Amino acid sequence: MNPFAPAAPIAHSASPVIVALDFPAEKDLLEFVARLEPGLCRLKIGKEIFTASGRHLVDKLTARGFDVFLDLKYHDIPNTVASACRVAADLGVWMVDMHASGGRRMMEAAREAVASLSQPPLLIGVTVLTSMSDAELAEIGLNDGAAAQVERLARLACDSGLDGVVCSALEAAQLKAALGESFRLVTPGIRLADAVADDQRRVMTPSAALQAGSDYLVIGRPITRAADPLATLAAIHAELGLA
Ligand SMILES: O=c1ccn([C@@H]2O[C@H](COP(=O)(O)O)[C@@H](O)[C@H]2O)c(=O)[nH]1
Repeated sequence: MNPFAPAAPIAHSASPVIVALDFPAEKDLLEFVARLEPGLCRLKIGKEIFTASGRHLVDKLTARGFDVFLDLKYHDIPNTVASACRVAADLGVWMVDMHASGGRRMMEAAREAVASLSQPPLLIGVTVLTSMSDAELAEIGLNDGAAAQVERLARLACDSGLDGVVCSALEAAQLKAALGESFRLVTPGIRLADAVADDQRRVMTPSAALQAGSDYLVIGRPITRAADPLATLAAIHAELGLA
């Protein structure tokens, strides 16, 4: 169990924003997080900073009361992914993900691994990375286009007992219609109007994404690299009618 976990249940942020903390160094990340409050947003820890800092960083963020999305996109044999999800649950993370292309048995094993917990993390399947275009999918032998591949994997994730998927907001309306309101849609590839897309290919603005059915908006560089990150977050909340 996480010895730093708050004794009282944490108050979940009313904001759908999950800030992606893609920093190379823990010191810079913690300086950034010091300006945030758990009521303002949730936080995402990805491969870069987790490789550098590991579980103690997660402990520090959960101890401050933040909901943490551990975005390590597990993709391995069922036993390995199930065991990793169980360890993530013991860390006290709010959400953890795995590639849905790992298949039904892998996702079912992950669900089973956390089934006995009173407060299991949300288990989320990554469908098609938001950085990928239809042309890039064709290069790896997936010729149906992103929308069809996302729906195929989202249906499988849902059938396998997962709580939701990572997809682009471009597919959100289609997935809500196919899989229902309660199946959570976590959407990176969020960009403010007229902003650069960087390496993302399937993008939407915050308000369009929410309107399309996204439950959570994962936003990294547009906030973390802004001249005034807090003002940018406030502007996003204003665009969403949350200010
Ligand atoms: O399909 C995916 C899955 C995960 N991500 C992650 O989200 C953030 C997005 O950061 P930006 O700076 O806003 O582009 C990043 O941590 C990715 O690893 C994704 O973009 N797409």
